Amino acid sequence: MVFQRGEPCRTLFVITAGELEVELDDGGATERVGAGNAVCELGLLSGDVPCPATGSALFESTLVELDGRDFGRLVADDAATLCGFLQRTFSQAVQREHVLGQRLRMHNATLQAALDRLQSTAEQLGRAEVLIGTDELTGLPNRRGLERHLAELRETRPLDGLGLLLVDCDRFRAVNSVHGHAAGDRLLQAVAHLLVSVAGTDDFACRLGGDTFCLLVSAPERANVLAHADCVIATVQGLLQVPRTPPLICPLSIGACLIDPEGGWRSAHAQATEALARAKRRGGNRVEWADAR
Ligand SMILES: Nc1nc2c(ncn2[C@@H]2O[C@H](COP(=O)(O)OP(=O)(O)OP(=O)(O)O)[C@@H](O)[C@H]2O)c(=O)[nH]1
Repeated sequence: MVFQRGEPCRTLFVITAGELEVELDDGGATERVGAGNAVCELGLLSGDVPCPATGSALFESTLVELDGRDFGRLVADDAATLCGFLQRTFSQAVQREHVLGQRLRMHNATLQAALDRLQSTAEQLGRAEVLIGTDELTGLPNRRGLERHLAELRETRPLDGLGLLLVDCDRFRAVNSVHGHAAGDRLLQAVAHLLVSVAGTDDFACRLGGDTFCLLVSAPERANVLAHADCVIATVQGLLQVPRTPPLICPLSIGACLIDPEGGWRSAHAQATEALARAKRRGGNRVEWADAR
């Protein structure tokens, strides 16, 4: 070993015979320096700096060591020779920088490609998440989509000033058995469209499963919630006036309530379920209300 990385760089080595292997500090790259060349000149020029490389003689080599004083003498006595040989070593240093620069650019390109891949994977995951939360038949959010919506709502405010309509088709089983499953599917799509048209921009319609839907409406009071429910029932009544086979729509039952922020979603859902069951018991095609317990 002739010199080691990190040691103070106070000597210029001129190789007069043999060869040095210089390990650079850029991740293990090595370079061979043969007779007629010098190493560590930058240390002498730039002062007391740590050596950036480790140098070892590969086989028997002859080196002339010049310290700061010798270097000064050489500058005074033989500036032309010194210049020539510094020129050579500088151009080698520049070449080395060039190679390092190329390698860095390659690393950057690889990193950028990895980042691009990460971004597109994140986008795919985002799209998959939307799909998982969407009901395929109606395009409405499903139960999972509702849970996500509720979680987002809770992040910004308590479930305050919201009404819940639990909407269920009446005797829907008969539509399937008389007119076929495809007709039943179209009817469910029509119910979804109807709920979306009644929903305002802050409201949220979703399909909970089967022939049951839910509409969350921004409504401070019972009257506002009921207005939405009545609008749904009245629209269905209107559509039922148009005779269609298979039917375009079927009567709906609605259980309605205001969401009590303290009870949260679970308690509101239980209230609306109770009201919906009452609407069914009373023959369907109606709205029933449930107050918070
Ligand atoms: N076409 C179709 N039918 C479905 C779908 N999902 C569930 N169903 C059917 O919807 C029906 C729902 O059952 P119920 O709610 O008990 O039937 P209902 O006749 O509406 O009974 P009531 O609510 O008491 O009036 C079942 O027959 C299911 O097979 C679907 O995606 N498409």
